Amino acid sequence: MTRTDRRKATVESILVTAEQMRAIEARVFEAGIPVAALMEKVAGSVARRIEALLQEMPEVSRVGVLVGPGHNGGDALVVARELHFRGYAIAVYQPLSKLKALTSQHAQYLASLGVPFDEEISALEGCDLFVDGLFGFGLERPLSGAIAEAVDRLNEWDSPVLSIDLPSGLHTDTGQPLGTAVRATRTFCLGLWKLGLVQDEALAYVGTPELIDFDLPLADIEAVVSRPPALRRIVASCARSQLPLDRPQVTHKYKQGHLLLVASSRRYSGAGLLAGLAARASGVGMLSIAVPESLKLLYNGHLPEALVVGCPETETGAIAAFPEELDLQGFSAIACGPGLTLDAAVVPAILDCPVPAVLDADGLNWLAQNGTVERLSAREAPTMLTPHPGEFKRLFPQIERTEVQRCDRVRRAAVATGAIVVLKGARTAIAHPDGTVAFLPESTPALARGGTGDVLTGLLGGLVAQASVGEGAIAPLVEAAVWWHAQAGRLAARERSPLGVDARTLTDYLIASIVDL
Ligand SMILES: NC(=O)C1=CN([C@@H]2O[C@H](COP(=O)(O)OP(=O)(O)OC[C@H]3O[C@@H](n4cnc5c(N)ncnc54)[C@H](O)[C@@H]3O)[C@@H](O)[C@H]2O)[C@@H](O)CC1
Ligand SMILES: Nc1ncnc2c1ncn2[C@@H]1O[C@H](COP(=O)(O)OP(=O)(O)O)[C@@H](O)[C@H]1O
Ligand SMILES: [K+]
Repeated sequence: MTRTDRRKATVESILVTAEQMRAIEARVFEAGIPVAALMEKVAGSVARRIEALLQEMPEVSRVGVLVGPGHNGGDALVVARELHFRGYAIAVYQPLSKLKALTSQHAQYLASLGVPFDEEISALEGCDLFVDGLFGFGLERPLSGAIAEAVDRLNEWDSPVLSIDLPSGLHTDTGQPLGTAVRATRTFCLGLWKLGLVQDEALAYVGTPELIDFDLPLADIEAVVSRPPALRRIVASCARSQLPLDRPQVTHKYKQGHLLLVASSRRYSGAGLLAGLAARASGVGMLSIAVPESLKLLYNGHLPEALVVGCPETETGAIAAFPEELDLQGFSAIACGPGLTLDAAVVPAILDCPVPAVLDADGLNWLAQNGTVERLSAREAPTMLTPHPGEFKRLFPQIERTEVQRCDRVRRAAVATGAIVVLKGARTAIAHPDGTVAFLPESTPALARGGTGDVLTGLLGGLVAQASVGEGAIAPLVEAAVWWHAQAGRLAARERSPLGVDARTLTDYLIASIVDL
């Protein structure tokens, strides 16, 4: 990989906090690039991108530009100047009179060209497009007073809003609106992806995010961001490259991993089927499914290739125990939890077994009742937990109480347990025991349906089983599974509308979403 390729890959994959971005910028300025030159380069790229978008928007003639006191405002003024020269009618809203020196110079020049400036947002009413340069990563406190009112007003208007760097008002790290925030149609994130943009809280504000790379040198990025980076985005090309698509010619089914799925009860008979269908799509060499004895026929009917292990059941129809002849250590991975109910008595045996394990749903609820950290830290083999936020809260009440940010919560959970923790959500976060956290940057709310989590469990289990018999590392596969699951959801939503992504259908789209890779 050339240095240019490595820089590109780094820029695509890391997430930075405001503090890190400030430190990287400071190094670049220290090295000698004039601040004005960098602003011209960065904002010039944003302007050209906006001009390209405007080619497809012939209805736009009047552009409203919101200008704050710092360099985010300076960027907006450069964009305004360029659009003015392209013939657009510009109106500027500048609520604060005290501007940073460079921003002030750009304001002076733009005013000299005859562009009107106003302190009231109402002057921009009726514009066909807005450019938001009120605040970027320099936002220090919540928006309040007239500026907050102006942002709320802007949010009521229908025209598209293009935010520079971040939607103004959004916290760079937490993605939470401070007071209020601009609801953008599109956000041009400058230089490096900001952590806040992949937080669930930010999604209603960010619109479509897009990175404007401005050639920050790799040396400066690496001097500030640790290696491996503490915060990452899951990049499609990397996730894809982890999938076990290239099999050796000489192999056999047991060399391709043997997954034991432990799932379902009479009450929740379908959960294990969804996980089983997803495990099938993972390509795993052998699939065994342990279910209550009374469900055996059902499972044989739907998953004819699977070895269905009928287990003794409790009065309530949960798995009471594994059959004596079942050797847990013979499996390459175990995925346990969907639909078990808390009556199932199988989790301790799995925890004691030195085989990679994925725990979900009632597997997690069992841990929550019987000691999460102590039980997991004692395990010899890798463990993966896939809680949704409700399960996470039950598993880690102490962390939930003390850590406000999702990123810190999931990181602490992974460090404390030694497990890989997949905190599911609109932007699923995956924390590793070394403290690094990866976020899934793209997904679809079409996945917000019962059973889609069971699909993830089966898929992940199948991939882990394949990795654990081969040379492959397990950690990157967890991210690949989360990415693949979302890809399938996105493809299904595109082809069948967002209403067409039920969990059963999702399992069909798993293969469809990777066949062209
Ligand atoms: N220098 C350059 O040419 C570059 C500029 N960039 C742009 O510069 C931005 C960062 O610039 P700044 O550090 O100047 O910060 P901002 O422009 O984001 O805002 C900082 C200014 O707003 C004030 N402020 C903060 N919170 C406020 C609030 N709630 N109410 C009222 N005033 C508030 C601060 O006192 C300061 O004057 C980035 O987001 C980006 O848009 C960089 O991305 C790239 C390089
Ligand atoms: N708004 C959303 N956007 C994207 N993905 C979502 C959203 N809501 C839920 N999901 C995904 O759907 C799945 C739901 O899992 P889970 O809550 O365990 O469901 P179940 O237990 O019914 O199977 C997770 O992978 C989660 O990331
Ligand atoms: K902004």
